[in-house]
Amino acid sequence: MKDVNVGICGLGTVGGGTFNVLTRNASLITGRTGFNLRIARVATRTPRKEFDLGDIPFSTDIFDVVNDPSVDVVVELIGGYDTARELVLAAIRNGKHVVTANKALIAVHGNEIFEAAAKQNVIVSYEAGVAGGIPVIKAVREGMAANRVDWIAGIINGTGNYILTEMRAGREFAEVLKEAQDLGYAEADPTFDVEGIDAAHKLTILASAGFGVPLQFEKAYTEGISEITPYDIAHAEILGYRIKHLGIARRRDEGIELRVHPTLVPRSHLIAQVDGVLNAVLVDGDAVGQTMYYGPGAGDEATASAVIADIIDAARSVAAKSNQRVPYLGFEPAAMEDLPVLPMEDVQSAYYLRIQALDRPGVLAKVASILSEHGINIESIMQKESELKDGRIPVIILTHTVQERQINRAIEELEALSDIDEKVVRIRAENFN
Ligand SMILES: NC(=O)C1=CN([C@@H]2O[C@H](COP(=O)(O)OP(=O)(O)OC[C@H]3O[C@@H](n4cnc5c(N)ncnc54)[C@H](O)[C@@H]3O)[C@@H](O)[C@H]2O)C=CC1
Ligand SMILES: N[C@@H](CC=O)C(=O)O
Ligand code: NA
Repeated sequence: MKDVNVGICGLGTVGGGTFNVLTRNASLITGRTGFNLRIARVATRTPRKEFDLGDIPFSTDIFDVVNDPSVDVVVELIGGYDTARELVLAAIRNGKHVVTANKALIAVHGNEIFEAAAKQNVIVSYEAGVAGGIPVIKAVREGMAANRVDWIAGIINGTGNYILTEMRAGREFAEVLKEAQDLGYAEADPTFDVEGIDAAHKLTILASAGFGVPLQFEKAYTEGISEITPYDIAHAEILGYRIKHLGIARRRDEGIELRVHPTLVPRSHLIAQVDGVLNAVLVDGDAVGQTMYYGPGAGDEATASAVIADIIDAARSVAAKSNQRVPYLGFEPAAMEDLPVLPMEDVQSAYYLRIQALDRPGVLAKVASILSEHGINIESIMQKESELKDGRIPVIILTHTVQERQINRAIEELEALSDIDEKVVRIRAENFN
């Protein structure tokens, strides 16, 4: 039986999970593929005693893996931008297929990496990088290949969803973040999780694979969950909504929306039920309609599941001595459309507004009049006498869908009123129509 040789770079959370699943399920994988996935070399900065490498060659220099002539598939699981980029480009130069879980690398350096890989005709795959163990890249790139994809929206950061879920149950942000780190869910720098950078990396990749546009991470709008308060979580619930951190990409005639931010979603929608480290991605195609992909977005073996599926695809190519591959971003390069990313002011959304107003007669009428002057219709309004504190009372408003430009102008005017002396809190809302 043929061996396909795999070299693993990085033996942390995902590397460790990959090693364990590859070892534990070796014969099952052989039964599915007809060849033997052999771990030919492992490299990581610090050796880990809990993994019994037996006679597998080990080094602390990851470049030993890409320079090992026996290695067919290089698996990059070190994370980060720079060294990972050098490593992957070196592997490609050496004619090796590459599997990575590194969405930061693909979102930022993917255009360059795919161009280099195309010249060598090697596979570079990244399923584990987007929504962890959920095979969503396979679904969008291959399963939905017949469709024009119109929009994609998803919970695509496990750490953030874990934090929002636990906050809803009354727990503190900082305590839950520490727990997510201990469980191996968070990025090396957890601000990537809580400030939406990680979700923007993943959304950038999803939008490219769905719409056939180049990767444009630098143009994505990114807002995290660090400003979300228990008060807003509770009041969204009263209005029939749940706050989720979403990545949203929408194709419009003028360009694409590419945005990551906390979002009110109807509590009755399936996506509102997605809790903890789970992720879910909604993809709308013109032929199939709305589809949803759901499962663990982070964690050692859950992520390893996607890494190994990619290794198997690359290994099939090695075993068959074939040069056939699915286009990196689902479209042939000549068919990619360089659609502009629309400015946030052009985005269309509904909004949740929390206005801290002085308890004076006529304030509500002034607020309603400013919104109306800007063409903003109110879906619901809530003010509770019991919340009067220090002479101020919160007014909660849910608007109909408008352009972000209209809301920005209205908020400027609201904040200029003498009856309002705090910043207006604004959270976008989606109904997925
Ligand atoms: N943890 C998770 O649930 C998920 C992580 N990812 C991605 O997978 C990648 C790895 O993440 P984790 O396993 O969580 O990180 P980790 O920090 O647990 O593991 C990284 C490993 O690589 C080693 N390493 C880093 N730089 C190195 C270098 N220059 N030379 C030698 N060894 C080096 C580290 O010593 C460590 O053992 C990242 O790109 C991450 O974004 C993707 C999906 C889920
Ligand atoms: N830190 C990421 C890991 C997976 O991509 C997350 O929490 O989703
Ligand atoms: Na995935």
